[in-house]
Amino acid sequence: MKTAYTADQIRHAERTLMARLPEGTLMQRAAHGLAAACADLLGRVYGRRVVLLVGSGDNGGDALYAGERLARRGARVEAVLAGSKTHEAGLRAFLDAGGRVAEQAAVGEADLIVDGLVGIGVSGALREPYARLAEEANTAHGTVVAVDVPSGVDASTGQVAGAAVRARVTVTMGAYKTGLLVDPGAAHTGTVELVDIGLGPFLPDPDVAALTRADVEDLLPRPGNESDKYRRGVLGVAAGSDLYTGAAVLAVGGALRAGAGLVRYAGTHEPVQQVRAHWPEAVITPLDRPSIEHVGRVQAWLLGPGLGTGDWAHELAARVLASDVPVLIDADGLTLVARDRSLLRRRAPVLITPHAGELSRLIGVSRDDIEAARLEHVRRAAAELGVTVLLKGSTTVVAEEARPVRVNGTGTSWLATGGTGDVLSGVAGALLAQGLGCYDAASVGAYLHGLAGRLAARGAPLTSAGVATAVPEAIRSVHGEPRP
Ligand SMILES: NC(=O)C1=CN([C@@H]2O[C@H](COP(=O)(O)OP(=O)(O)OC[C@H]3O[C@@H](n4cnc5c(N)ncnc54)[C@H](OP(=O)(O)O)[C@@H]3O)[C@@H](O)[C@H]2O)[C@@H](O)CC1
Ligand SMILES: Nc1ncnc2c1ncn2[C@@H]1O[C@H](COP(=O)(O)OP(=O)(O)O)[C@@H](O)[C@H]1O
Ligand SMILES: [K+]
Repeated sequence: MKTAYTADQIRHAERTLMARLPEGTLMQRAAHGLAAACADLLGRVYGRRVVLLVGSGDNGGDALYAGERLARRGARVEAVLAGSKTHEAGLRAFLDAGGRVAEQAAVGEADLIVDGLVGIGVSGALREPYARLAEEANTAHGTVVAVDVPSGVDASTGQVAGAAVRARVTVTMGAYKTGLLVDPGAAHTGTVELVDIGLGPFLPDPDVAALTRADVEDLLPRPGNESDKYRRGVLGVAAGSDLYTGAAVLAVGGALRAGAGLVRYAGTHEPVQQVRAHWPEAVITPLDRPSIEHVGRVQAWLLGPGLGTGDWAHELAARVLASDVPVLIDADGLTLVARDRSLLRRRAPVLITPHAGELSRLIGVSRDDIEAARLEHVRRAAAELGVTVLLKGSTTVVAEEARPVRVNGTGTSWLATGGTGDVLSGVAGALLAQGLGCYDAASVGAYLHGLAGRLAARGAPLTSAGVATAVPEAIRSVHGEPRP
């Protein structure tokens, strides 16, 4: 598990560790790791031009001590002192090593720009001259390395209130910060390199976590000798309508590719024809009234994609939600629930998979506000609605009360195309049917779906059907080797 922490959690752990070490030790460890990463990026250090953007806090101190090390190896290092004050000991060491303070910023001519403006101590939007320097770094041709956090990104939330550095590499100290994993902050980090400064034993439970390949491998159900199609997990799918047939086809496809033992599809005439034509594997119950009584036993339901939002759909949703198995609610199902919250009153677990617009209707917050503060709102929705919430987007976040938010970054922006959400609901629904809890089904589903998106795209446009087709390949790559 990749774990990440808020600025307060990091500070607390740092204080505990610092009390046991000679003063300055942590900053030296940080500077050592930072200088090594810079040297790697430069290739040859001697004679190269490095500009340090130095803010008034310890983030600037890290940059100055790393600059000292690079200067000692023959780099031409200049520091732009942006704050009202500067880390004194760091500046002295830097000057002693031959570093220079630049009056006029030479950001444009640098081979490497080290962003030490602000780290975990940032509050609000970058002020001047920090904001202007961040913009200059972003348009310069040199490689940008952010110290700890790209300046302008809130380390605790990933929020970006104004100008912010966009780094090629972020060298982060001691532990990942939440803001490095959650958009919009995550889009600013480039590659994140973690420098071990000995913080590990002092860290609390994480604020957020991201599944690794090994975690997903452990969580993914696998059929064994004793398996049969019923015991592997049967998913009921209540999706599609005579107007929207594709959503049903895509959701069933996602579910079949993600290892459901059986998919039972229930719907009206048109989507039934389509699902039958695409997926002879599915067991189909044509519906002439909104009822699930003839569908047969299932271990979980997927409710909503393309279902419509009229009385018929409402009645079918009510029947599905009155069952005693876990239900994943997506798309039109979410519109129905937003209109009639009483539908959510049930004992068995509920997983909802909204995008920001759908969540907006559920919690009465604007879409833009949700996009700007995804963590805050996904947590709030989980608490207010008492369900597990998977909020879709460039980083997908999964919240369940009293657990760290799970963040998924395996996706690709090529997934921003119609129908990929229907595939995700099928994948996560199949995992629910196979016995995973809502939290794991959602986060493993998002992981596989993102990976399948990458495999389907390979740098070019994808189709949502192609994402479903790529899910087995994603599962194979999680397992490393195909096992017999
Ligand atoms: N502690 C340790 O042992 C270790 C710490 N480490 C390093 O220290 C970093 C934390 O250092 P920190 O606490 O000094 O805070 P930091 O991020 O430099 O920023 C504070 C300064 O920023 C300013 N400022 C704030 N908001 C601003 C804005 N919007 N726009 C403009 N300015 C703004 C604010 O100025 P003020 O508002 O006070 O005028 C204040 O002076 C951490 O990220 C890591 O790199 C590592 O070396 C590991 C060991
Ligand atoms: N910029 C992006 N980067 C990565 N993934 C994205 C991006 N935009 C959307 N996605 C993913 O694509 C899917 C879109 O789902 P959704 O909005 O429900 O679309 P639809 O309703 O057309 O199926 C989600 O899994 C979402 O996380
Ligand atoms: K920084």
